[in-house]
Amino acid sequence: MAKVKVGIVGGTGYTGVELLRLLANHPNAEVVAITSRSEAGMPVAEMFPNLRGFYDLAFSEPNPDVLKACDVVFFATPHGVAMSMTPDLVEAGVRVIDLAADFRINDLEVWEDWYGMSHGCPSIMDEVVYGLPEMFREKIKEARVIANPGCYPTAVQLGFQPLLKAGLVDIDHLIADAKSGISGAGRGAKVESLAAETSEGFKAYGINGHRHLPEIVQGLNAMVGGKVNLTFVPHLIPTIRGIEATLYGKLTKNVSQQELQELFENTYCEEPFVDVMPANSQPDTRLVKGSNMCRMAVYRPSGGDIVVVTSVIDNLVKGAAGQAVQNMNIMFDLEENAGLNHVALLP
Ligand SMILES: NC(=O)C1=CN([C@@H]2O[C@H](COP(=O)(O)OP(=O)(O)OC[C@H]3O[C@@H](n4cnc5c(N)ncnc54)[C@H](OP(=O)(O)O)[C@@H]3O)[C@@H](O)[C@H]2O)C=CC1
Ligand SMILES: CC(=O)N[C@@H](CCC(=O)OP(=O)(O)O)C(=O)O
Repeated sequence: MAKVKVGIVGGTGYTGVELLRLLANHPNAEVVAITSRSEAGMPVAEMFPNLRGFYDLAFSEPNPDVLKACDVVFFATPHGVAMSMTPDLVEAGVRVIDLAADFRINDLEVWEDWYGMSHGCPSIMDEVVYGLPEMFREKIKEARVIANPGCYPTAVQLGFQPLLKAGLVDIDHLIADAKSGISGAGRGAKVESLAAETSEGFKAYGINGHRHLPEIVQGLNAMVGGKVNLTFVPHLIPTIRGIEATLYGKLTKNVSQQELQELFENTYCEEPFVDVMPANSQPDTRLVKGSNMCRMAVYRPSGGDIVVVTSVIDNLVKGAAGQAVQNMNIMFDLEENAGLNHVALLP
C-alpha cells in the first residue's frame, strides 16, 4: 500500500518536531514537506540533531502547490494560520489536521471573543470534526478537516467523560485543577519561559479565564446534552513535558468505589490510548512521558460524596502531535496505533 504523503506547516515548534519524531517510524506515512519561513533551506536534522539519520528533508517556504500534492497536511502553527490556508487545501482534496485552535469552537462569536481575531473561514466549520477519538471516532473516519483538541481539554474531557455520560455528578459544580509543564508554552523565546522564571516555582494562571475553558465546556456539554458549569484553573509546573488534571465532581447517586472503577474500565476497555489504572494507584506524568497514553484513576475519598479523577498525558503527544497522528491513522483507515507504540520514558 502506498504511504500517506504528509505535509507539516510550522515545523520548528515543539509540536512540529514532535510530529517528525513520531512519523519517523510510522510504517504507513512519509513526511514529504515541512515548512518554516524563517528556516527555509535548513536541513531538519541539522536544526534538530535528534532526527539525524531519519530525515533528508530541509525546511521550505509554505508553497501551496507542494502542500496540495500531499494526502494530509498538519498545521503546527500559531492560531489563525490554518484557517487562512485550509479552504484551498480541502478544495484540492487534501485532508487537514490543525493542532492549533482555529476550528475547535463551533460558536464563532465565542471563538472570536477568546482568540481576539475574526475567523477566516466560517463556511468550513460545518464540516469540521473535533478530533478526540474517544468521543468522535466514527466522524473522524470521514472528516476532511480535524480540529485537534488542546492539551488541557484532552486530559480534562477524557477524565470527566465516564461520570458525565453516566449522569453521576452535579453538572453545575465541576472543578478541573490542571497543571502543565513548560513545553506547553511553545518553543518561541519569551521572558516567562526562561529557566529563572519557571524553575523552582509553581503557580496558577488564567484563573479568571483561560482560552481552553470554552473548548472544554463545549465538549462536556455534548456529553450531557445540556450545560455544565466548570471551574478550570491551569497551573505551570517546573517540568518540561506533562499535564496532570485533578477533577472533582459532587456525586448525585450513591455509587461505590468499585462501581466507579468498573464504570471507568468499561468506558475505556476498547480504547488503545486510555489506561484506567487500578483503584488507589497514582497516575504520574512520568508514566506517559513520550507516549500517546492518557492514564487515569478514579477515587471516592473517605467514601464521601465527592468523586476525584486524576488524568495524565504528555502535552506534546496525546495533548498534540500524538493525537494528531492517531487522527490521521483513523482518517486513512490505518492501524490506530501505527507509529504510536512508544513506551513512556522512565525515569
Ligand atoms: N506546546 C504544546 O503543548 C501544544 C501546542 N499546541 C498548539 O500547536 C501550535 C504550535 O505550537 P508549538 O509547536 O508550540 O509552536 P510554535 O508556536 O513554537 O511554532 C510555530 C511554528 O509555526 C510557524 N509559523 C508561524 N507563523 C506562521 C505563518 N503565518 N505561516 C506559516 N507558518 C508559521 C513557525 O515557523 P516560521 O515562523 O519559521 O514559519 C513555527 O515553525 C500552536 O497553535 C499551539 O497552541 C497544541 C497543543 C499542545
Ligand atoms: C503551559 C502553557 O503555557 N500552556 C498553554 C496551553 C498549551 C497550548 O499550546 O494550547 P493549545 O493546545 O490550545 O494550542 C497555555 O496555557 O496557553
